[in-house]
Amino acid sequence: MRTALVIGSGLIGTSAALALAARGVRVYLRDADPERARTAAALGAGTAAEPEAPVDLAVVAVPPAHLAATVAEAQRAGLARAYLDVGSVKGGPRRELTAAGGDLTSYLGTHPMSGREQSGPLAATADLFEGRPWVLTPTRETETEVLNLALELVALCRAVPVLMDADAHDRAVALVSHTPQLLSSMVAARLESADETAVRLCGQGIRDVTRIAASDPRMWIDILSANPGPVADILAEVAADLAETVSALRSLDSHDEAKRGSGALGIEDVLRRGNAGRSRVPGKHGQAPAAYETVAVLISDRPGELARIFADAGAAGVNIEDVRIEHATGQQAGHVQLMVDPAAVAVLTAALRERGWALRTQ
Ligand SMILES: NC(=O)c1ccc[n+]([C@@H]2O[C@H](COP(=O)([O-])OP(=O)(O)OC[C@H]3O[C@@H](n4cnc5c(N)ncnc54)[C@H](O)[C@@H]3O)[C@@H](O)[C@H]2O)c1
Ligand SMILES: O=C(O)C(=O)C[C@]1(C(=O)O)C=C[C@@H](O)C=C1
Repeated sequence: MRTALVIGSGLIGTSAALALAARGVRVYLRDADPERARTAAALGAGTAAEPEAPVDLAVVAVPPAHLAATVAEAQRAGLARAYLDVGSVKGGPRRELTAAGGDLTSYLGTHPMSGREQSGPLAATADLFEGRPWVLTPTRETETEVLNLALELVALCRAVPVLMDADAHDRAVALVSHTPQLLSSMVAARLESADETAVRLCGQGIRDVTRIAASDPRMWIDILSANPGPVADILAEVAADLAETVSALRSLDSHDEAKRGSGALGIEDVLRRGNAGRSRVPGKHGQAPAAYETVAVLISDRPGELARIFADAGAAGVNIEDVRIEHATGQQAGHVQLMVDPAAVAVLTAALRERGWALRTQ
């Protein structure tokens, strides 16, 4: 990738631009507020000038409610060869883009799982995405070249690509991002009118739990409006835990010994389940790198080929841990290298051969 256009020079757009510019990509910066684009340029993220020709990749990093319209407008203006967005929700914006008459072949919905509770270009850092998952949601319509450019962007930002279906992504982030945001806000909201004597005792525990409560409410209203059902489902489960915990605490307050015993068990249950859940949270740079094996599949340069391979691997129950694409010089073909758990190689190769794919033996 030689050139990129970042539309939305806030926290995420400027962070991606800083990483790209540091690795030699010529980055053009835009924002509805031109002062923000100029600030990002002054930080070394690129130039606020207009590109003279279509760029290789347009990265749309505006709030979720404006993603589809911004992508459609950029496509109509022919600003780039490929367009991706980095919004925190994926299903709704794609449906809106379809409704707005956008081109789904040159578009890819993506989401870097990294951010901060602050907004704007001044909060941006070039290493924001390093070692973090970056979700890509290709469909049958996505052109191979568009997916390749997105993979290149993820690699230049030193993030880890994760391929997912858009709606599955939205259900997953309801659990790991959107519900935690609301719970953090709710805990912090208890402090709003709390007595100063209590507030001045705030230690590290409450700081850890409420950091993201400082996030921009306008951005989060957009995010939650685009994913209300899955978030409500998780929050209903939390509400059931809360009701049981309240009841267990009331029992602990009783004079009846048996009741106190059952209350203690109830509290222990939620704390132990919390330990088990917390132990599954990967560290900043994920778990220790696993030794994967590569299965190389021959693909032709036609729309939907990659999506078909991913669907076939998924149907065989095989998780693709990483992916790389190797182009055959001068041919409308290439090899896609699927990195998988060594234990899954036999299942994957058999399933792909059965579905007619040609595999390269290593
Ligand atoms: N903040 C996070 O932690 C985080 C993490 C991952 C993804 N995201 C997603 O990234 C996107 C950007 O979020 P952010 O945190 O960088 O927000 P931000 O507020 O820091 O930046 C958004 C920028 O977009 C500009 N903008 C708004 N409408 C525009 C339009 N129509 N055209 C051009 N520019 C426009 C704003 O002026 C602002 O500078 C959102 O879709 C968000 O869901 C955020
Ligand atoms: O503030 C942070 O630390 C975040 O990483 C924010 C966070 C998250 O929940 O993980 C919030 C929303 C984004 O879509 C992605 C990242």
